Amino acid sequence: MIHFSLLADASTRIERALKYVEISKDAMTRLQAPKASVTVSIPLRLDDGSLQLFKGYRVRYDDTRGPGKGGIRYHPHVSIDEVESLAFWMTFKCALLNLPYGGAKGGITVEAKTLSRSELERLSRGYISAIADFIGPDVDILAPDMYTNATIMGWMMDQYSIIQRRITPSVVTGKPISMGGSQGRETATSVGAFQVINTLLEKFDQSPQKTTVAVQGFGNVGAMLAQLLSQVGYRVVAISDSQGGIYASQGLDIPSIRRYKMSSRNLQAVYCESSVCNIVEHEVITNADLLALDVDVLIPAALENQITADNAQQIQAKYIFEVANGPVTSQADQILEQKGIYVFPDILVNAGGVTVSYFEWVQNRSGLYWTGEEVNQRLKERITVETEKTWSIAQEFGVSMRTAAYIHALRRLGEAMDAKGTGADNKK
Ligand SMILES: NC(=O)C1=CN([C@@H]2O[C@H](COP(=O)(O)OP(=O)(O)OC[C@H]3O[C@@H](n4cnc5c(N)ncnc54)[C@H](O)[C@@H]3O)[C@@H](O)[C@H]2O)C=CC1
Ligand SMILES: O=C(O)CCC(=O)C(=O)O
Repeated sequence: MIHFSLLADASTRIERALKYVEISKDAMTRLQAPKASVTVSIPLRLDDGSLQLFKGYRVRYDDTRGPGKGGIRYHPHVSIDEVESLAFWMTFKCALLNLPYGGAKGGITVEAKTLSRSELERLSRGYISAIADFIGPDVDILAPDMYTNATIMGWMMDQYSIIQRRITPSVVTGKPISMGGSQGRETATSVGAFQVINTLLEKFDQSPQKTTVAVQGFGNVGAMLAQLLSQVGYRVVAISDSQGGIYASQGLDIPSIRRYKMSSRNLQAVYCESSVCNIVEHEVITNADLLALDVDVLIPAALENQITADNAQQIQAKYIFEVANGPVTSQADQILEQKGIYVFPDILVNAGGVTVSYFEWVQNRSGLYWTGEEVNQRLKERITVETEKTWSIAQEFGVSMRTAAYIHALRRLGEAMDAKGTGADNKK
């Protein structure tokens, strides 16, 4: 089997943008590999008394524009290659949104749904104890990603504060509101994506009422986004989770499906136990079927690598909005472009989450907390400005929105790297 490197695939996006950006050779050299990474073993005492070891990672890809920033993923497929790629995307996402951050990401290789709540808490605290020297409010700031949430961020912040012997809320964002979290962070990725989708579809005269949508992944981000879209008249005809999906040509009742999915999440259970496939009145489809549906808009909101050279020919949607990180490979990009399908890139579409994480960090450091309306207003303004700038670059050079986003981000990154100079590099 040929080894597929996510990071190598992610890096090809820079190559396409480079034709249009003047960036020094030094800056490009620095961007070839992550600045720093740690791999740790986390011993976890299970409830039955036995001890099990888990692998954890934290990667800081670049910190020229500010401290590393990025989420923590709990998933059985988490690997160093995946975390490096996610940290790479964070670097470009933060530059694209003009946030004063570099890019980072972390994760633990674990099937978190099999752990009890107290095992999950011990594992999360163990992870922080293992990486405490590598992170900090001015060094590298954590946040939620797949299979992590506000509850877990609260444990992580508390563990870091215990180690530092001072309350340090700004080391983690996406915390519970009662522990210094921001209004609007839980919905921020969906609210940001909703804003980007509306802004861009308007340019194609594609109104909500004549638009059908399929959403892969009905988690924190996918479910809220499906709800926001259906509330303004988009017809969401298909959704899915890790067990499979459901389809209804007349449109799904998203608020009630969301309530059903959330009903299994009480104080004890950190994750939703029920699958959308258990809602019997709809046609059950596979995740592969969902991706190939004849819809206007396809929204991958689960894992990376979902649309590849193997299935890109089968895609029928007109527009793909990448809410997940890295759901479309670079080979698939080319096939989709030839088919006339517009792909709107992850580093723009899902940037609402890190933007409100930045707002949370600012609030933690100033001690002054904003209302939900203020948060959402600032998010809307910032993401619309960067969406419009990216659109203008795409029009100016006649390139895809992905290449335009990388041009925009690379300009900011290159400028910061050149301004910084050689820094602490070894000199001759
Ligand atoms: N949570 C956040 O603030 C942000 C999340 N993202 C990205 O959005 C995506 C989703 O994240 P969350 O909603 O936070 O995660 P989540 O853990 O809340 O939900 C993930 C969803 O994906 C489903 N899923 C898992 N494996 C699947 C598969 N093979 N096929 C179809 N569905 C599958 C799960 O059942 C669940 O419904 C990820 O790619 C994440 O990196 C991006 C930016 C910020
Ligand atoms: O909120 C953050 O800091 C990062 C969220 C994240 O992991 C992502 O945007 O992929």
